[in-house]
Amino acid sequence: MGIRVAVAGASGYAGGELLRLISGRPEFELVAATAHSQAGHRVDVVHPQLAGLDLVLGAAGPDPLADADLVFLALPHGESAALAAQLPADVRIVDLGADHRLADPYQWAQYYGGTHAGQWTYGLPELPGQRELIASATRVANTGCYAVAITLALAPLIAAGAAQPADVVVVAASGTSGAGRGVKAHLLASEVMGDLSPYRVGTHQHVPEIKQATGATGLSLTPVLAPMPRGILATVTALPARGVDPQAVLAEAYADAPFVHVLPEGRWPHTAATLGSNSCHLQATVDVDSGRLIVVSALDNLGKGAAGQAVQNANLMFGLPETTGLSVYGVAP
Ligand SMILES: NC(=O)C1=CN([C@@H]2O[C@H](COP(=O)(O)OP(=O)(O)OC[C@H]3O[C@@H](n4cnc5c(N)ncnc54)[C@H](OP(=O)(O)O)[C@@H]3O)[C@@H](O)[C@H]2O)C=CC1
Ligand SMILES: CC(=O)N[C@@H](CCC(=O)OP(=O)(O)O)C(=O)O
Repeated sequence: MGIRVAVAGASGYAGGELLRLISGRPEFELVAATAHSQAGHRVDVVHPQLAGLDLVLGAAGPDPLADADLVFLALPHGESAALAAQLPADVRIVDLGADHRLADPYQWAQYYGGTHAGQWTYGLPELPGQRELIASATRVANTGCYAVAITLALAPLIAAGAAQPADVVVVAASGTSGAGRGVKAHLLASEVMGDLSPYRVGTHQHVPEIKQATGATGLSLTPVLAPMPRGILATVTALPARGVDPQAVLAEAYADAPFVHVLPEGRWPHTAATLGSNSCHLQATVDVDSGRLIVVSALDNLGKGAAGQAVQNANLMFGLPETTGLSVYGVAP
């Protein structure tokens, strides 16, 4: 018998991707999948891509989850903390929401509002020392999707003293699935198609998370909604702190990371190459005019940005090889 797994928020985009990654894996036995408004529907009606998965979505709440060894929470912000508190201490939990990512209650109040639930182990295994912390944790806070793309690009440069932490500028585009499955006027096809639109300019909630994970002290993030279902492309620029080759710093930092690929010189990341994978593609250079370091980062927001990352963390928590059930390679065209 495999590890008994339950998914809360299984009718959402991240939940659906979790079910796709977990189902059929011999290491995992899916014992429950819960939803809110979609409870009572068959999974393959809500997620047609999962035709053949014979499961009915259960009602939200702790009861269907309490028997599992591992629970993934893929719920709206503010919903996971109360639910997690009702689960037995020995149930391992990976929270895909933001409730347990931040250390600072003031930052939580400023960017999310409401009560700060406290910090869990941050679920980004590629940060130095983090793989070991995740492996011994029973509660892990998965990363935000922009946060993982930007942190992977920036953290090694700041740690190596190659980038100045006080002046980081990021412009990042995301596919529409990043906003979740709920019906929102600005996500109607007729509004999104043929359009690129910035949103939450200067106020995005991932800024404190990225600063906490990278050591950046000043960071400007402009998110852009792009007319595609999946993918994040982040362009990160920073002033150099000393004259080192940013590409070499990144290549050394991720030499042993199976899901982070620093592309050969001259090849630049693009979202389509990462779709369906748990990989993040990086490339870096020095701007010939301003001298700023430029790093471009691409990933699938539902893969390394959410469900893939959550499974990678769960693999570590259960002593499985980190790559189990996850694809390093994308789907194309
Ligand atoms: N989408 C992405 O790219 C990423 C998402 N995340 C995070 O993962 C989490 C899930 O995101 P995503 O899948 O996109 O969101 P969706 O809106 O697609 O799904 C939300 C899920 O939560 C359920 N739900 C809604 N309200 C409640 C409630 N009050 N109580 C219990 N369950 C509820 C929904 O059920 P029902 O549909 O049945 O009403 C659905 O299953 C969020 O915290 C998000 O920020 C993190 C990184 C990336
Ligand atoms: C396009 C879009 O709206 N994207 C979402 C990304 C959300 C995400 O990564 O998750 P968390 O909310 O869990 O941090 C946003 O910008 O808020």
